[in-house]
Amino acid sequence: MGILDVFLQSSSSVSLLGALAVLLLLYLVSSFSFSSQEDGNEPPGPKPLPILGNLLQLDLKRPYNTLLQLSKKYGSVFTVYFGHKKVVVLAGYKTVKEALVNHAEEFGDRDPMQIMDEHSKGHGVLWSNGDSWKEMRRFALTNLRDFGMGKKACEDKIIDECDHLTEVFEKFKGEAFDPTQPMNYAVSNIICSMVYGSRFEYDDPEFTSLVDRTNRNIQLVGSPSIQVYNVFPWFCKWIANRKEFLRLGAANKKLNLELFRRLKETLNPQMCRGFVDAFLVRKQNLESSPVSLLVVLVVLLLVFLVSSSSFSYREDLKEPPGPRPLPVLGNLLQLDLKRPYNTLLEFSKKYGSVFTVYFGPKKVVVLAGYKTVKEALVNCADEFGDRDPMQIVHEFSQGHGVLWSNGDSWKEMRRFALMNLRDFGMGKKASEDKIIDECHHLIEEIKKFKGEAFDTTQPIYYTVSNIICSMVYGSRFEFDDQEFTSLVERTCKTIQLAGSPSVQLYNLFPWIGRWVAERKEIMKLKAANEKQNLRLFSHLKETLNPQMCRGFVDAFLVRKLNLKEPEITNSHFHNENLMMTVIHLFAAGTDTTAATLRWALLLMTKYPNIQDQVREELSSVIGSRQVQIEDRTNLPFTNAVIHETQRLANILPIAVPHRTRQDVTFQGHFIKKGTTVYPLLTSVLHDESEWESPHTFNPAHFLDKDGKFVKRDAFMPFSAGHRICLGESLARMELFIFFTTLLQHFRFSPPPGVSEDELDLTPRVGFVLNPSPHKLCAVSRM
Ligand code: HEM
Repeated sequence: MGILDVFLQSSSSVSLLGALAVLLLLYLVSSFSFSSQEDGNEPPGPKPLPILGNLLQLDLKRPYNTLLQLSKKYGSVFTVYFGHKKVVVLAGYKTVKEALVNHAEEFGDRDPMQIMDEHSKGHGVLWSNGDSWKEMRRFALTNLRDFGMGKKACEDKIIDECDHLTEVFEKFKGEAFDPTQPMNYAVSNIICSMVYGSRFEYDDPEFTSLVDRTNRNIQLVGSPSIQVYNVFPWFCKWIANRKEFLRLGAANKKLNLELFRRLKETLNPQMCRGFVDAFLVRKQNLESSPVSLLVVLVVLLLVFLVSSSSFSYREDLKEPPGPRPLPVLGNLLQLDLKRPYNTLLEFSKKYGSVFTVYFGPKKVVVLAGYKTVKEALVNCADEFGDRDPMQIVHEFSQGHGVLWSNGDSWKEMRRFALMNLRDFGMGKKASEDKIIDECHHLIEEIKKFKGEAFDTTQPIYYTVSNIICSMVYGSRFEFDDQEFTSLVERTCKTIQLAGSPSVQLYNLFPWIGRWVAERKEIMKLKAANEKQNLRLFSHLKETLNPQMCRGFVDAFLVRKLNLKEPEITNSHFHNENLMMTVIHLFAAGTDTTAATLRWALLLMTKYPNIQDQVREELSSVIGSRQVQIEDRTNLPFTNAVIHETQRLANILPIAVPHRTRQDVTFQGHFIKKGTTVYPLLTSVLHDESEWESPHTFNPAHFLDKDGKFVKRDAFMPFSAGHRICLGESLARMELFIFFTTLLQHFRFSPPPGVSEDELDLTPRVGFVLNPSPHKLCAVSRM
């Protein structure tokens, strides 16, 4: 502790006087001008000394007491000099209210003390001003509210924390103890669970040091020596309390950076756990904003304008027409990179149902409208049946698995996956039982919200994912099983990152790879998921019984074990194909169905009359018993609502990119072998020549005049041809059972204060179109 600290920590005004006299002597010669209150209409106050102002009259440990005394003499608005710093004090209810409420603008800025200025540097919310403060305050408020502030969710957290605190108190068995620390920890845990997304144990050294350092710093800020430092910063830089304050501040910053790093590693933008997650997502979104994309594009343009790139122009009349491309950039500048399917839809109006677009140097032939897509994928299934792996998935899958592979390996993996998933119940009674069982777990999860608004993402993703897990690994997981939840979260994050504008640019210009943070992240998530799958495989291998396969992994392992010596070298049943097929089934089977189900609940909330009609049909046909898949034919309206949800939600707007397997002349256009082809499913599902009201939610699209269900040819959300969705029958069964059972059990409505009209149907950016973040209330009917 420094000498001045010793002086200042002592309450004796004699020692204070000593220290201040030194200051006085040193500075009496310097010229300091006080704007005395005598001039003008400035608030009155005690006469200040040069430099010291009114410091000698103030009780520096409890200045508020002296100020209270002064208000009796000088009134409710008076001036006091803390050293040379002029402070206007407002006293009494009427004055404080008049200033802070009636003159909110004039009195609304923060005055950061010297020590806080050094510590916060104008950032954050407590000591900042201007636009930065405004934005941080608004963001913090909305997010803390989202994470429960002032609501039921927060009440539950407080009650839970209170139980922990009670346990600590009980440990003292009525003996005397200091409650400061446990109470600090308990209170701090509430804010931790909102900020970091989780509470800490009271013996977690990271947590306790964070809380202890914060409390010590708050104490230091109020110490007399730091108050003197705030007034004379040029003189007292060396005081020990200031040094300690800054050292503790730096230690807390370091620890926070580490906590942020961990949160970033497991970040899932669809499932923000707390304020830090929400902030990171907001930051990431800004970084991939059109402005930064534009900068990347300008750099690309500059680098490449000098290099020679060859576009095969469509002047050769036989090739499909399209907008004229720029060198290197192609038509990128004309495309909405966040929602390219919208621009492609516009182009189709001008260039017809088969047209060419250049994504950078990559030529893509787009197929638009029901007739054209069907003709290509079904009538010319061989020619259009290859997959076009984008750069990122090429690196990710390396030609293995089923989703992004081609040739014999794809054929064998697809056949084996289809056959085995059917064996494990896909589209049959066995899987119906699994879905019903899982649906009841979901109902229990939703009931926990007790009718309060909640984000549907997490429970629905876990539920849907468990169906594919029970077919692939042979068993479901508990919703709080860390291995499971991290597998789901990493998978969803990967799919979302794959659809981000920066990864799309990377697919076109792979040499920018090193700069694309999202690419690195995808590879990191892949490595983590592979590691986890290896653990699951090895456990399954240890308990394998070839006569009783539990799921796809068992069947694959048995098939691999049964390979005879000469087959082994040429077989596609190798570890890489096992790993990738499992990863593909998990991803394709989770994000798609879960997104569709979330759309269905959102649409029911937005259109309560339709929800009521579904509910009435369910009540009259089923009553309260469990819905079975065979009930579908007797529930035409409900079935139409599910179809219409899939049609409007349009979750895979350009399907998954295809590629021509050979040269083909299609509708009079020549398309070279190896050309990328986008079957624009949006243009089929919203085809104006096929649907009566293509852009509105209208279940009548699937009903005849007698209210009977009618199939529609242009209903193609699972695509068509050789590459048609492998999990279609499973997905349709899931959607039917989940949707009907949920509507039997709950009434869905918007959060309090939000009207149905305000529910946003704009999809979130990503490879699979999910609804934008939202919350719903589910009030139990049973
Ligand atoms: C509502 C739910 C679903 C929708 C809308 C959907 C849609 C699609 C679409 C549009 C494709 C691309 C077809 C093409 O390339 O032309 C696809 C492929 C695929 N889907 Fe689904 N899907 C859903 C659920 C599932 C489920 C539950 C599984 C799990 C088994 C699954 C597994 C696959 C696989 C493995 C492929 C790749 C097929 C291949 O390339 O041969 N999907 N899906």
